Amino acid sequence: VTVEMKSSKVAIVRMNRPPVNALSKDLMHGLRRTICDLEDNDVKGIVLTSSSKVFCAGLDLAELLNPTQEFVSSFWKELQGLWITLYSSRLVTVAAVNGAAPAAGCMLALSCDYRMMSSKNVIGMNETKFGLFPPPWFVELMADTVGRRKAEMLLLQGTLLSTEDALACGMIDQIVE
Ligand SMILES: CC/C=C\C/C=C\CCCC/C=C/C(=O)SCCNC(=O)CCNC(=O)[C@H](O)C(C)(C)COP(=O)(O)OP(=O)(O)OC[C@H]1O[C@@H](n2cnc3c(N)ncnc32)[C@H](O)[C@@H]1OP(=O)(O)O
Repeated sequence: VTVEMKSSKVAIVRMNRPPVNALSKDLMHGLRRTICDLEDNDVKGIVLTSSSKVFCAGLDLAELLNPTQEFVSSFWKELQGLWITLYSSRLVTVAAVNGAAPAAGCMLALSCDYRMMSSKNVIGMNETKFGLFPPPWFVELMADTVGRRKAEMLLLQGTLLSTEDALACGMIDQIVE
């Protein structure tokens, strides 16, 4: 995770884990630590973005291949901790979604106060496409953002929306070129 101060009050927080910013336990820990440090340093707002062409590919599936029970438990704790920290942060949080944002990548964006996204990208929770269902707090984030019926349809079908469709249903707030 890298931090660039745009002024004394606003920080650009970039996920920097090539090639796709898959959320490993370490990346989630780094993000949470960064947000907490900025909160402690009188910063007012952050822009969460990526230093590569993918915003975030969601959970690091490689780390979840044949994990020990202990690792799964600590991984899950880190994921919940990151979500709670970002969602409840006192900072004004903006997601600048500058690449694909599937599954937990979408969760990160939806946990922010405002979402801008570049065109020709995709965002959504596609877990059902590979036989999983997102945890309840992902579901609630989606329902709070686009409405319960729309969320139900998107989640059941594991839809990844284009930038334009995401704007149309309120999943993002602005398209930025
Ligand atoms: C603790 C958990 C316990 C139990 C879990 C049980 C239930 C709970 C479910 C929780 C909900 C799950 C949430 C998730 O986030 S799951 C992850 C879902 N993510 C995806 O479906 C995205 C998959 N990736 C893509 O679609 C594309 O890679 C992407 C992001 C559009 C980028 O495309 P592109 O630029 O063309 O890059 P490549 O596809 O060529 O990928 C490059 C490289 O990255 C590897 N990779 C991609 N995604 C992931 C990932 N999520 N984790 C790990 N690695 C990933 C890909 O394999 C390539 O690797 P290579 O070595 O071949 O170069």
